[in-house]
Amino acid sequence: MTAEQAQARIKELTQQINHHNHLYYQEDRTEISDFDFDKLLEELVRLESEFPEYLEADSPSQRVGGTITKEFETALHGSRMLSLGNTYSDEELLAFDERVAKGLEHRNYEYFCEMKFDGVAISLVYENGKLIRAVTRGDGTKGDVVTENIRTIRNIPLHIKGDNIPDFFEVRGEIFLPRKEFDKINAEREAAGDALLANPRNAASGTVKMQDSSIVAKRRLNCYFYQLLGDEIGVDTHEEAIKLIEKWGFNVSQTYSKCDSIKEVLAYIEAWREKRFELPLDTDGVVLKVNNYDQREELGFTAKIPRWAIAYKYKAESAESRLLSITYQVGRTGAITPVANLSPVHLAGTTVKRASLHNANEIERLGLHEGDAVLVEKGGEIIPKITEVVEDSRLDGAKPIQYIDHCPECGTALERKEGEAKHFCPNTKSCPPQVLGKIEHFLHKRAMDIDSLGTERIRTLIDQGYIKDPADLYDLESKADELLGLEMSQDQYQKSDEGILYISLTKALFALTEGLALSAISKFLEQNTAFPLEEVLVRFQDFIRKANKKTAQNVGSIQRLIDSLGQAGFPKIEEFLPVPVVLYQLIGNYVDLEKIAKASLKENTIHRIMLKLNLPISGEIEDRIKKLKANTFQEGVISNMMSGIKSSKTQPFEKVLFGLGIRNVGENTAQILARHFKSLENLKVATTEQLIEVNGVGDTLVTSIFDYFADEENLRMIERLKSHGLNFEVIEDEKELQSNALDGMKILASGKLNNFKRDEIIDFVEANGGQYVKSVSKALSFIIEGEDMGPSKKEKAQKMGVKLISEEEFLKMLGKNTA
Ligand SMILES: NC(=O)c1ccc[n+]([C@@H]2O[C@H](COP(=O)([O-])OP(=O)(O)OC[C@H]3O[C@@H](n4cnc5c(N)ncnc54)[C@H](O)[C@@H]3O)[C@@H](O)[C@H]2O)c1
Ligand SMILES: [Zn+2]
Repeated sequence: MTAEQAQARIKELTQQINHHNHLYYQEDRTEISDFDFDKLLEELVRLESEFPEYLEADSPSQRVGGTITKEFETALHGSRMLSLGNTYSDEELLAFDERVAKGLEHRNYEYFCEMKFDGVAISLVYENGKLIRAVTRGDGTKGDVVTENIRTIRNIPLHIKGDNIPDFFEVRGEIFLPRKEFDKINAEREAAGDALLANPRNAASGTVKMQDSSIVAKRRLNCYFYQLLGDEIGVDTHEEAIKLIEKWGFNVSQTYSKCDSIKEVLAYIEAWREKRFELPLDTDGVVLKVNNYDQREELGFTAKIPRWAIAYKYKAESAESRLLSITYQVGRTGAITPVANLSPVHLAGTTVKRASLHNANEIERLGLHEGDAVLVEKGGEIIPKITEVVEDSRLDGAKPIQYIDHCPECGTALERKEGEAKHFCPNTKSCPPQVLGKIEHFLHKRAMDIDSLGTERIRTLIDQGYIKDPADLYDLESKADELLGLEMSQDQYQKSDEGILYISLTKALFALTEGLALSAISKFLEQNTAFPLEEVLVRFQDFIRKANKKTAQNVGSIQRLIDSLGQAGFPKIEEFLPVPVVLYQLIGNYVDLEKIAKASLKENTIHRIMLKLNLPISGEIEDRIKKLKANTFQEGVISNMMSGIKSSKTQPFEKVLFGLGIRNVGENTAQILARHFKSLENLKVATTEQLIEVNGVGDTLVTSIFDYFADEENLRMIERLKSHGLNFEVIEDEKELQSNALDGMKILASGKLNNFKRDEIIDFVEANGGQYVKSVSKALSFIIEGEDMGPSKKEKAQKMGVKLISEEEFLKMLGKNTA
């Protein structure tokens, strides 16, 4: 490489690394794996040492990757919070050990091994036994003060009691989100239709930097500590320090171990390679540290890392699997995401069956063919990804994957906009997942606030033709009887190409046997997914024999199933059985197969088919059929739904307007528009000039509003909503004015207030004739400065010359006494 080439490459690497650091530390997201990131950094370090003339003082090789955020106060660290050197190989680890031995000029040292916890570093400062400050690592020299957020973490000691507690000390450790909590949050987010958090580390980092500590408190963060600092600590080794902080009540992970040699360290690394997946949090390696403090001092530091410690990182595990098929998921906004279905492989402590493929470009980049053998890897992300195709094992005559060109949900031709990676289904009006998205938006807490209709229920109502748009919800009021017994989960059904209804194998086997638990059957099937259906059923008979519950009867029942599947000749769908065959086995005494087959062509659930057949069936068979059904709508649920729908009719106009889901009309805009125009009629006929006049309305918004009202279907739906009694006008004196004290004033509150919660201050300002504004601008009359007002906001306000007043002064203006 010439010096010129090296210079160019160093520049390029610097830019890339800075970009990834910014994403990782500021935006809590990643575009590449840690492994790839570390490779870039390693290449930079290598080039800079070969061509030291191009080493810049602010090169990412010389700095810790993070920075401060400006939203918090900053504090200097007593001693710098450093990064760690890292390696992925045993050889490099041995080389590290050689450097230590050389640095000390002997081999008389110990290592202290800990897991490398994948969270965010934190420094806690204690004075006279009291926690006075919690600071993020920031740029290593100074960090964000996030004490309020950290206080919400339950097992962080706020007071240290005991003898000989030093007046001043600091402990450092890692804040993390336990994987269980993370899964719980994501399950909730999924149910609410919010974007999923990518991984626990990013989630923890984002949470630590939140402005509202009450939200932080709800996310059960946890922490492990691994460092003690201070002048009067009186310990000589890391081990003693760890024992001491344990005694003081700090949470220390019980995974550490002292090792006499690098050989023992290697054994520790091996011992944890798999076992670490049983820990409650993500770990990505092992940190080994020279135990003795004097020896540490002898070894010293480089600009960015200590010479007495290193991180050994486990390479993301990869495993070979085979592509079975690709599922194309349609999101609530119509975006298409391909997902690879794989033959199950064991990877990083879990069984992997699916991997994300992102978009058509990714499939092309991989060069994926049907049935290809692929390598899957589980890195920091929860969803594993395909890293490469094993071309040597490609099946003869395998065709390249053809990306779909029609929506799998509604059949509309897909579109792809210039410069966008994803395909879209443009059928926003009747594509089921998009309808779902719209209805969920309408029901949202901040719109119509109907909370008795979860995602599953809405999906069911859409799938079964009860709702297509928000107005249909109000028609449900007259259909309560029909909803009783309606089956919910559609995942257990499929339709053959001819339209015959199929039911999941699990459910079918459950209903056709007695005394076997559904969970046991699921587990059996999971372990036998690799076999063809006939063999699965034969194996299932063995499984019944082993379970030894009503053996003869159950084995016989499965035998009859095998026989009739052969005779009936319905097409095969993996892991599903034709409903007519299954039902016939249960109710064959009452009705013939053909009749059931005919009913199952028209209907989408067992419930509907049984209604249609209208048979006089008895207790036991009825119970068997119940075992086939999915969860159903019950009376209690239906009456909750009805009362939610009814009470939503009193939601004020601004909420209704927000709920309509006009593009670019968020909650705030809806409020502004509602207050300005007072009614939907006025808004509908407003001219461009009249719209632009409104504070915060720009060209894009004008276009969206015009587009919305130009659509006849929207107008019809609004008419229907009106006829159901929803509010399309502002009801004046909704809030009785308490006073006119704030008449004509524009007010913003920032930071934590003592007398008001977040929403209360808004109501209070408005109830006294003022207008509450949500961002800093010159138009403000003043800002109420709460505790911990963000320094950047404050600076901005001062620059604009906006007056800041305290909460007390504000209350005095209104003649109120402060508490
Ligand atoms: N994928 C990306 O785009 C991207 C971007 C930037 C950084 N990264 C990754 O982030 C890391 C960057 O390095 P870094 O400087 O943040 O951390 P690091 O890997 O250099 O290690 C230092 C950090 O390890 C943590 N740690 C966990 N357990 C510890 C223990 N037992 N003892 C001591 N420290 C422990 C501490 O928070 C400490 O600050 C690398 O792993 C890198 O791959 C990835
Ligand atoms: Zn569609």
